[in-house]
Amino acid sequence: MNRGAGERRFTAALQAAYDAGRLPLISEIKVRSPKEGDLLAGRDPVVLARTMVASGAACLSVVTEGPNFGGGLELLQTVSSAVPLPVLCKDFVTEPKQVWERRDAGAACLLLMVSQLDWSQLKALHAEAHRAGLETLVEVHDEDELRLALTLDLDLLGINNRDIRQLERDEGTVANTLRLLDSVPPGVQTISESAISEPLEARQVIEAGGSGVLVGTAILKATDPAAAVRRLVQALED
Ligand SMILES: O=P(O)(O)OC[C@@H](O)[C@@H](O)c1c[nH]c2ccccc12
Repeated sequence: MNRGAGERRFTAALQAAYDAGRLPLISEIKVRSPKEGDLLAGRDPVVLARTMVASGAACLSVVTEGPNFGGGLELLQTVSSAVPLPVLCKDFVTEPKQVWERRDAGAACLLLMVSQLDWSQLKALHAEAHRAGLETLVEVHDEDELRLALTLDLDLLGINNRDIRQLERDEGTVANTLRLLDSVPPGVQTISESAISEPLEARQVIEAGGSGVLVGTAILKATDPAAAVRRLVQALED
């Protein structure tokens, strides 16, 4: 792929965390979710982001989708310019121009959801992201989506424990990741996303061959988000 020097910032940060003995955690900022309602509770996203960084997160994620999750590009811009870590942009991207807008707002990695795109769109957006110097997290929920995703030259595969078509109203369990990981060839870096709260669940993902976990709600709803991040990051220590 046509990526210049220094542009694999997101996967490099995950690897650096792992090499340092930390569980590679992508800590997510999400204004609200259809299931949980308001998740910021009046907090300043920049303060939250800095807390996540200081507590050992490898990377951050910002949900920029507006109608269901209350996000926007300004939020991505604000957070990405306030922290030194690479940021994943989570949104329902379908158009090439959205790729560049998110790059300009500071994203290092872009979510692409197999469930939301037809094959030619997925391929085109994946290539466009690389042209814009972004890595991608290609998200799947089941075997059929996984098979499609694996035909791409993946930077990162995301296994969503929830079915995004239900907009997070379903419970989701890390068992979905553990099951699908059996069908992921070695060498494909895989992130388990959603419905993770316990360090043990995060550890199971790594022990099953995963490269990291993405956690939003459990950190945002914790009475002490810094402690919640630290517990997850330390999940590989015995
Ligand atoms: O809050 P959780 O259960 O920890 O999940 C985070 C993340 O995986 C979830 O926000 C998400 C996964 N895929 C998405 C696509 C769009 C918006 C949001 C998402």
